[in-house]
Order: sequence, then structure tokens, then C-alpha cells
Amino acid sequence: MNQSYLSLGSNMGDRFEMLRQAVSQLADHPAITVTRISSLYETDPVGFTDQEPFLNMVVQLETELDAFGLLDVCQEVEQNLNRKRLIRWGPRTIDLDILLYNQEILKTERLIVPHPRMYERAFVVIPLLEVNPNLEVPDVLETSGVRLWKSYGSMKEF
Ligand SMILES: Nc1nc2nc(S)n(CCO)c2c(=O)[nH]1
Repeated sequence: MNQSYLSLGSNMGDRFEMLRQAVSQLADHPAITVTRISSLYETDPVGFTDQEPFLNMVVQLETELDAFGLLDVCQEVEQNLNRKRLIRWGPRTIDLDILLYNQEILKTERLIVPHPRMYERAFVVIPLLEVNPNLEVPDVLETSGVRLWKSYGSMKEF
């Protein structure tokens, strides 16, 4: 069984209903079990800032699908909810991003995992750590300019 974390966001229409329906569609999928959901956070837009605030959340799930199969489902959910995104970084009815898939590091045209901007986004990190405070992030953290240099078991060892 595979474990994955998704970030969901909406800032158009009935934001809460969009997120509720997206999570419900994931949970109803025969190859997906939603295991944890974060609180909902209202967040200031990053990137294109001249737009409405988002509602964001993170979902932990288990799935028999591989990462690309999970991406297909995320895109189907976006289509089912009649995703509208008029400009690239602009307002959207619903957005589902794969953050992590097991401890895998994938760099393809279609999918990059861990999500390349996840560590820069409080609207991702805060709900993600709510869902799993002990998250082991893959060593891709290295490529984000943050490299573990030394760790300690306790203050005494410091
Ligand atoms: N706060 C916030 N800002 C965003 N900018 C983009 S693009 N998105 C879409 C997700 O990449 C968001 C978002 O979900 N939340």
C-alpha cells in the first residue's frame, strides 16, 4: 500500500463545497482510502496576489495506484468539479496537488514529487504538519537549499 499527501485549494465559487466534494470523490474512489484530513485554512494568495483568498487543506491517503494513476484521479476530480482556472497562477474553483508519494522522488514532465514549491508555501506546510507532525520528508529537501548538517537527540548533546 502507498501513502501520499495532497494539497487542495479553492478561491472561486463556494470554496468549502468545492473542497468537501473533492475530498468526498477521493474517498469514494475504490483504490483510495483517505486516512487523515487537516483543518481548513483561509490563506492569502501567493504568486498572483491580486485575487481572492483561498481555502486550503491537506489530505493524507493510502492508495493502490502508482503516482501517475493518483495524478489521473486528481485531474478527474478537478474536471468533475468543472475546474475553472482562467489564468495560470490565477483564481481556480479547485486545485489538487500531489505533495508526497511514499518517499519517492519523481522528476518528470508530467509530475514532480515532492512538489517543488511545497516547502516555500505556508498554506501547504502548516496543514501538512497538522496532519503528520512527524513527517519524514525525502532528502529532496537537499535540493531546496536546506541541507541537514547535524542533528541532536537532546539539548545535552548540543
Ligand atoms: N494561498 C494560496 N495561494 C495560491 N497560489 C496558487 S497558484 N495556488 C494554487 C495552488 O498551487 C494557491 C493556493 O492554493 N493557495
